[in-house]
Amino acid sequence: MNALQQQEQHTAPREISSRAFREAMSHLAAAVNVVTTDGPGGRAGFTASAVCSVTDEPPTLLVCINRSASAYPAFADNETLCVNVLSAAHQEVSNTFGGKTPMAMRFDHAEWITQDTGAPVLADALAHFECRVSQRMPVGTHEIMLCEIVSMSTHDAHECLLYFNRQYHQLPRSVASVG
Ligand SMILES: NC(=O)C1=CN([C@@H]2O[C@H](COP(=O)(O)OP(=O)(O)OC[C@H]3O[C@@H](n4cnc5c(N)ncnc54)[C@H](O)[C@@H]3O)[C@@H](O)[C@H]2O)C=CC1
Ligand SMILES: Cc1cc2nc3c(=O)[nH]c(=O)nc-3n(C[C@H](O)[C@H](O)[C@H](O)COP(=O)(O)O)c2cc1C
Repeated sequence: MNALQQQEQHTAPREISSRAFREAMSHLAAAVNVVTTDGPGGRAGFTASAVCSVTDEPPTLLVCINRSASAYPAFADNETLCVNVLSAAHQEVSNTFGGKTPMAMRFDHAEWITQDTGAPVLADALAHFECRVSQRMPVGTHEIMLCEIVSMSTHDAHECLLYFNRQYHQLPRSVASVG
């Protein structure tokens, strides 16, 4: 098989299975976040890697949430949320919010504080972004929430938590340069 044929093998198929897509996605390293909310829909949170910066005017993030997640009804009803960026010390927090644990128990094992929006803020998060949800868009199984930043903070002293190849990894703030 020549190089062109090999390339076509990767680009030609029209039907991409969910399994194949996930396998390819497992090659993308991602920061790990716990996204929280509180309000008329109740308190809830879930672990999320599908978080990214959209624009700095106005400062806006997007968060993708599966509409079948136990946390979804609360996010659908509430107008605010907080993106808590996890440090390497928060692997258990990620597991707790990553599914199955009853919502009432998820907030038991870390320090959560309330600041500007009412959404729970993880006290020692690497960074936190309190947001007002400005737009929502259903896409397939998920909902994209566009989130305007209301307030935020950062902590410099930690290593960050990454998710890559279906496993957690730790990345130090500075890595010695090679050569
Ligand atoms: N964006 C999402 O909704 C994500 C959901 N998860 C959940 O955690 C479980 C375990 O994940 P892994 O250990 O990484 O193995 P996996 O093989 O299920 O997923 C591999 C990668 O595919 C992507 N992915 C997984 N489920 C997805 C979904 N429903 N929609 C869009 N992208 C998705 C993510 O980038 C994930 O890291 C998944 O089965 C899923 O339920 C994990 C990561 C992202
Ligand atoms: C590392 C990691 C990243 C995840 N990222 C997302 C995400 O971006 N969006 C999402 O809807 N679910 C994501 N999930 C899955 C949710 O955290 C949660 O497991 C799922 O919503 C089912 O939770 P439930 O048992 O409360 O219904 C992720 C899970 C893990 C472990």
